[in-house]
Amino acid sequence: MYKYLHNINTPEDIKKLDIDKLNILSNEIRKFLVKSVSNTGGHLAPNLGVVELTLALHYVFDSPKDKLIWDVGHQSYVHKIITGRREKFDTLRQFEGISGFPKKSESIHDIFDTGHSSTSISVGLGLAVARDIKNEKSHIISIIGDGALTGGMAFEALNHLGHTNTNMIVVLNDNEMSISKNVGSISNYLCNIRTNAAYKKVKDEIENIANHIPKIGKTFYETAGRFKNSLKYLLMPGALFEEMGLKYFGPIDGHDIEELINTFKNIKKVQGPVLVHVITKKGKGYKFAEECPDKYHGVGPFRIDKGVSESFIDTYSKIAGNKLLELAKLDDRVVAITAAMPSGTGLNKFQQVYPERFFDVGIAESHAVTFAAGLAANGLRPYFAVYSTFLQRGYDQIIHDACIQNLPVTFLIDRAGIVGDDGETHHGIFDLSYLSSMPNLKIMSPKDKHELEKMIQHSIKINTPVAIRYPRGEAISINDSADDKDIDKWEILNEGKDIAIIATGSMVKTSLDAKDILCNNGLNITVVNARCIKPLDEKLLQTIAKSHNTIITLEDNVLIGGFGSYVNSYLIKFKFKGDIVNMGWPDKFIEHGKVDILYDKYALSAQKIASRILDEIN
Ligand SMILES: Cc1ncc(C[n+]2csc(CCOP(=O)(O)OP(=O)(O)O)c2C)c(N)n1
Ligand SMILES: CC(=O)[C@@H](O)[C@H](O)COP(=O)(O)O
Ligand SMILES: [Mg+2]
Repeated sequence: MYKYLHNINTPEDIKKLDIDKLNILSNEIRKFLVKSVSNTGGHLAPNLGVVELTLALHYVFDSPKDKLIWDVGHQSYVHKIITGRREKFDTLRQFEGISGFPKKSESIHDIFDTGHSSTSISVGLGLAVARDIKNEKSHIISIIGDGALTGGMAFEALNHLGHTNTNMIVVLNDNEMSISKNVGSISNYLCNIRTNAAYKKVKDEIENIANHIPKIGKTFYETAGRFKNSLKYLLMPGALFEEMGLKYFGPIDGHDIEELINTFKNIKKVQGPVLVHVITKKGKGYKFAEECPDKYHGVGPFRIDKGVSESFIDTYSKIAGNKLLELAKLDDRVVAITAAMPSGTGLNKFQQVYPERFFDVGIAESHAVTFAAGLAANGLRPYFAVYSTFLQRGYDQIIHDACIQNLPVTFLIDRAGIVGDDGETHHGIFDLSYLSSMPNLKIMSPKDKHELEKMIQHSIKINTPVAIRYPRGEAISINDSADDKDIDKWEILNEGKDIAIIATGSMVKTSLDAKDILCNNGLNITVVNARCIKPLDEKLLQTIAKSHNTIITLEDNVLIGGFGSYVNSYLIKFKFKGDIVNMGWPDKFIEHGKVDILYDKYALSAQKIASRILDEIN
């Protein structure tokens, strides 16, 4: 089936191939990617877009001596295929299989673990400065997408990099896409460079001059010095980066492997910080992905001949997005914010209905929080829908800009709890720990879709910061008994004796299942749904403490600083004399794998919880 791919096990193997063979290999890799990811799921479109780019980088540079850092890292599959992991690709993102992101523990060619966006230039600069201090010799190459470039960290790093004269290469992989269409002024600027005839004309003129310069490696602008003070200079592609202190090369065709190799061979000789602007097509080579790259950004298993089928399951994201839209129809103060994830957070319908009240700020969660605070400070009711793990980027802004001033910002925290395939960098298991320490912030978590809708409804009546956290995946229905006024009160779902489980959010269903298992073992336990995590429902907690001798807390969050810690401190104050058991994630980073496997491995499945309780009493 493959003429060359089967012999590719190290970067050395591709250095032996000529351009024609490399082009054949590119096609083989694309075929391999589509086939493999159609079975396992994964980030298909981003990787189809970087086949030639990755081959050229490994062809010209010498990994791992030369260091490649992949921003976000979701586009590192080709890199993994080239560096000896082709034969493990059927384990991609599976439990105990290879990760969907670079992992130092997986390969010496994975220089730095990534997963969150916009870190690669900071990492690269750190590696480069350390190299210089240690008098080492190596090339440092950060590969960052146009979406990741909208992340503030990337500009903090460019600001620093441009101020140094350290040798470092930034490869900007520009495919006009973030997960959805890329947004913002930087994206527009890049678009102009790609398409503006004036840029093209000026670039050709300069290239013409440059071609007469005997010594290669001069940048366009060294040869175009006389343009410097003319309008033309501003039209130069990359003037923004040149003004920031980086030598700009591009835009070049990110699918022309010969041009890529020649460019990188020249770039190796250039001193100081360099930015190479590469134009690629996200999803290239698989027509379904080419026609709809955002749908193939991250996919589950699919049929190659049919593509990804439309999903009609009601996810918590969809429920939240629809409820917010309903709220917006009744209250024109309601506005919605996303950080480059409109579809992932269920806001795409809101975007269609109220484009003027919808804001995609790019991959800029810190800015999103403070932007929301600004909106609230001027009378609006902003809702920031964001994955728990990415909200970590806005920690200080939540305290400093929303909570201290007690502004009515509502955080719709999606993917709260373990997320599965994406692993350590994406599990949303820290938000209860970092949020519950913030004064003025009300934190709620629904046991099912009905409570999620009611909590969002309830939030509009609260004129102070609110966080509502809910899990990834299909929304369940347990009961629709809560009425709006009690939606922030705890709920006794089963009256037992001696032992009470007080659970939050998605762990309520798990508690009910554990209760059923224990019932079959002759043990009737109390199950409490802690809808409001902060403030605690002290009245009901006291009632439970007075009538039970064991209290178990259960949460889809790390134990340290989580819901259980908060309950413990109250019970100590209340001088509770019984036993307390806190169940949640341990103090470690949880690996990737299907969530059921992870819950079971860490004794957070219903079966394991029931067994732990039986062990406790025997
Ligand atoms: C801090 C953070 N926010 C959001 C995300 C989710 N995310 C993953 S990839 C991506 C888009 C990246 O776009 P780009 O860098 O252009 O890469 P492409 O997929 O186009 O290759 C986003 C928003 C993330 N990984 N990290
Ligand atoms: C790479 C990245 O950060 C996103 O693509 C993330 O993987 C999306 O997660 P969901 O699949 O839960 O939307
Ligand atoms: Mg992109």
